[in-house]
Amino acid sequence: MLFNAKASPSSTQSTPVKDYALQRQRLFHEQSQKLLKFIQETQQLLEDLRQTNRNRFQVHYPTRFWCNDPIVNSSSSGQPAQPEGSVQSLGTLSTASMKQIEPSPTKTLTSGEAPVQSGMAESVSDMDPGSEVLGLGDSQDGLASTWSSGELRILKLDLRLAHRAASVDGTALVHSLEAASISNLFDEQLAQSLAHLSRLHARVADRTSKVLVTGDLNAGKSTLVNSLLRKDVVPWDQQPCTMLFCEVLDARENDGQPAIHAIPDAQLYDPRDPSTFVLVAPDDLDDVVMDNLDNYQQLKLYTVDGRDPSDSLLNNGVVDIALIDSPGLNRDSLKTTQLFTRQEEIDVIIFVVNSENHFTLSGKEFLTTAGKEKAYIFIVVNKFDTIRNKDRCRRLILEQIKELSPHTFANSHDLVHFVSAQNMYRSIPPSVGSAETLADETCVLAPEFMHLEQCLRSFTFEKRFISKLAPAQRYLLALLDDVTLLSQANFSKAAQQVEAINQELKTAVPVYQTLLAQRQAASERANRLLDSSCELVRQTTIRRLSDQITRFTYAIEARVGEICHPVTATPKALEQGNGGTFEPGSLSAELAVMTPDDIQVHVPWGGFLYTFQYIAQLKGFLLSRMEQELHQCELLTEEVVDKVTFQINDLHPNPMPRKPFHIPWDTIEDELATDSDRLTADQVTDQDIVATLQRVQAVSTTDSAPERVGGTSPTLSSAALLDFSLAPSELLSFNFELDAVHLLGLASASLGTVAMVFSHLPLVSSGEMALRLLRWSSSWLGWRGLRHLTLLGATLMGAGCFIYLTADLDRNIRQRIVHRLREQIAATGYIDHQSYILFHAANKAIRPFVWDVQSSYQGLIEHEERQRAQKLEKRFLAEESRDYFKSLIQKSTILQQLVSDVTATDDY
Ligand SMILES: Nc1nc2c(ncn2[C@@H]2O[C@H](COP(=O)(O)OP(=O)(O)OP(=O)(O)O)[C@@H](O)[C@H]2O)c(=O)[nH]1
Repeated sequence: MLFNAKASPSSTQSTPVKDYALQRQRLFHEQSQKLLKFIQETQQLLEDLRQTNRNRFQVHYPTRFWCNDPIVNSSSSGQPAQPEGSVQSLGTLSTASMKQIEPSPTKTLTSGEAPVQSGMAESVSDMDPGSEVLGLGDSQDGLASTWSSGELRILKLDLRLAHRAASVDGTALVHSLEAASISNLFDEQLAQSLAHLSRLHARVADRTSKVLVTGDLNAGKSTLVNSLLRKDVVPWDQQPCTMLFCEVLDARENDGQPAIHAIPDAQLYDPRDPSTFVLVAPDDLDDVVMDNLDNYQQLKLYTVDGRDPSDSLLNNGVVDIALIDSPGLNRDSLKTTQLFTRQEEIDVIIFVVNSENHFTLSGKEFLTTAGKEKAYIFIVVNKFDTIRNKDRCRRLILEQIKELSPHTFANSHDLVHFVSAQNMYRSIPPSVGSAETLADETCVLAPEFMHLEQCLRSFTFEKRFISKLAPAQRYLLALLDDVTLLSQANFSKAAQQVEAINQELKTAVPVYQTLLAQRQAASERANRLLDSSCELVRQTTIRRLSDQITRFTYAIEARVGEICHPVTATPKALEQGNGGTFEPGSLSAELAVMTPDDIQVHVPWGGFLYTFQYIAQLKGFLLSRMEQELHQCELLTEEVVDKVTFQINDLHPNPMPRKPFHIPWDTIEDELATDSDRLTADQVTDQDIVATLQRVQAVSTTDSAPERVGGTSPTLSSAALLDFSLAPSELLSFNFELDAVHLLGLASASLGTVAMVFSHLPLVSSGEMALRLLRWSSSWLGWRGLRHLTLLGATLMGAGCFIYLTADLDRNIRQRIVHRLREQIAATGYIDHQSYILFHAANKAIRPFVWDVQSSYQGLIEHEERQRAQKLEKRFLAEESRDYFKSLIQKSTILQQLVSDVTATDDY
């Protein structure tokens, strides 16, 4: 038996009833206050979860929670879903002793139905149809049951709401939705739950209980309402007459004033605001109810129930009850009534059946739908007085009820009443007496009607917890269970994420360290290659140019046919001497070998008359030889650069096939002019590095070597640098190394001189001695002979001088020119300068490859560092998520326990 009707106070026991009612009132107040507090806490918890999902991290929503598609569900191999990971369901633990109920199949929405949660307060079937058993069955004393089936009930996402395309395959749909979309759907779901919590809060806080009276057309609903109120409040008629919902309330709700308010818009209605309703005169009530020409949505009838609170239904001292008379069900009104029924504030439904007609199609449809929305339905089979074969009628109707609502049938003694609302009184002999009389003392309330009233009172008063608080409690428990399940899944996922990231970070450390070491080694090796190769170029240039000067010296000293051997150290020897790491291999630049023939072959002596021409040719020849040597040095530089860049390229973390490299002389020429004084790596800016690297990339991929404009290199031309001249006096300087030709010339000149002295003695001397000599000469040679002798002497002296001066003039010139060339080279620092330029040309050409190696490693290292930073950030978020959901599990579990501890008043 659901309602302890016998235990409920009778209408005659006024004082105990009041005490009992007050106790009930107090207990109900305490329970509802607790529940209100828990609803608020759940709202806070849910709001916090929503903000977290929006602003901090997206809540992970496992696929198994949100897809009802059998394809997806089959992936869980048909086993009951368990929370992810190894974390034990705290919700399951906390409710382990509670009744386990099979998860409900998800309700399929039909077009026109409100999505998911409208009317959620009594949408028990949406959460679990078995909860009706909880409420109506043997657990009526412990409505605060919860369960954890591992399935979400309230926060379950409905794919069909997200994608209404029914043809879309569930699995594909799940995978096609991004995390952000799921997060948005989840946010909407949370918003709906929050809105529903607000409605539940308002409902629990509401002191009134609303009883909706509905049923077939003309079944006697209005008559029943009037009978329960013991006076005609709502119109009734032989033919269907109720055209709108008429709510009968105690006049206290309208400041004690009886009145009839016709309401155009129920949403805006406020009894204190006359603009929201139309006052209807009592005489006009029938017209308004039967015709409703003004299309009012609802009527509110405030009436004074003069009976004692223990007898009154509207003003009973426990809870304020409003009775709502509704239009009879037909095709037009069915949907409206169904929607009205689903309102949260409707606590009880009284379904009136005309016993003459049994259940109509509309009635059956309503009961089927309402059975899902409301846990408890009163069925009043009216006009039973007109039925002749009452047993048969009772049997047939109960069979129909059994089919329509098995639970109601199971509790038919309390829930199904066969009465006559019109004839609720029964005449009895005056001797029996009764508390319920009208004017006639012989009339008493019919027992079946009294039973109906007792059951109704019991239900609304004593079981108000069931009808009003239990839906909120069930919703809270289901919602908190969902929060716990989701939190466990998220906690588990976040913990796994943290673990995985820690592992990744652990394995990334050696990689990072190795990269650092590799960068260090490669950088040092590349720099050593750079330094050694540049130094090789520099020293080779110095030695080769010096050797060339030396060869000039040898050439002018050596005899014809002698070979002047070079003295230059080989590059290999040079490299080994420096202790560098560059291995030049076989450099092809051959050292030039010069013999004295070269000079005389290329610049033949044309004789005294061509002296100045000879000088110019000789000078040009020497300078061209210097330039040739310089060019050889440049070729060697290119070869060195080419080879060393290959070696440096091999140090690259990801060596790329590289084509032969050529020094971009044209660009280097300009660069040398501007930055020849800042060639060390320390002084190079990042822009330089970037620009140069770009150039290297461009040059490295070019097939052909850059054209040398006019065959010139950035090195200064030897002619320009070594410009010098030879003074005539230098040409006439004596050479003290006498050979035969010189001796012949010298002897001729000596003889001529003697002859001249003798012939001109009288002219250059005086005195007696001179005269004596002259006389002796003239007496010996005669005057004629003396003149001849003088002429001979002059001729000999001239020839001697000419022979002496011209016999070795070309050699003298060569010596002088080489000497001047050496002086000029020393004075201008020509060799140092040229070696400096080639050194820096090589440096400029090679260094970008060093930078390339360094920057490649740097890129890899920075990539590793970025990865690490991202992982750290991800770990931070995962840790935050893990901690948050851990705390959420605790909060929701505690709250769940507290909510389930709110017990029904039957314990009292
Ligand atoms: N014999 C008999 N007649 C009844 C009983 N209850 C109501 N009636 C009559 O049935 C007719 C319809 O009654 P209403 O109360 O207007 O029925 P209703 O269900 O409110 O009608 P609508 O709301 O207009 O559909 C009236 O003539 C009543 O007198 C009853 O218990 N026995």
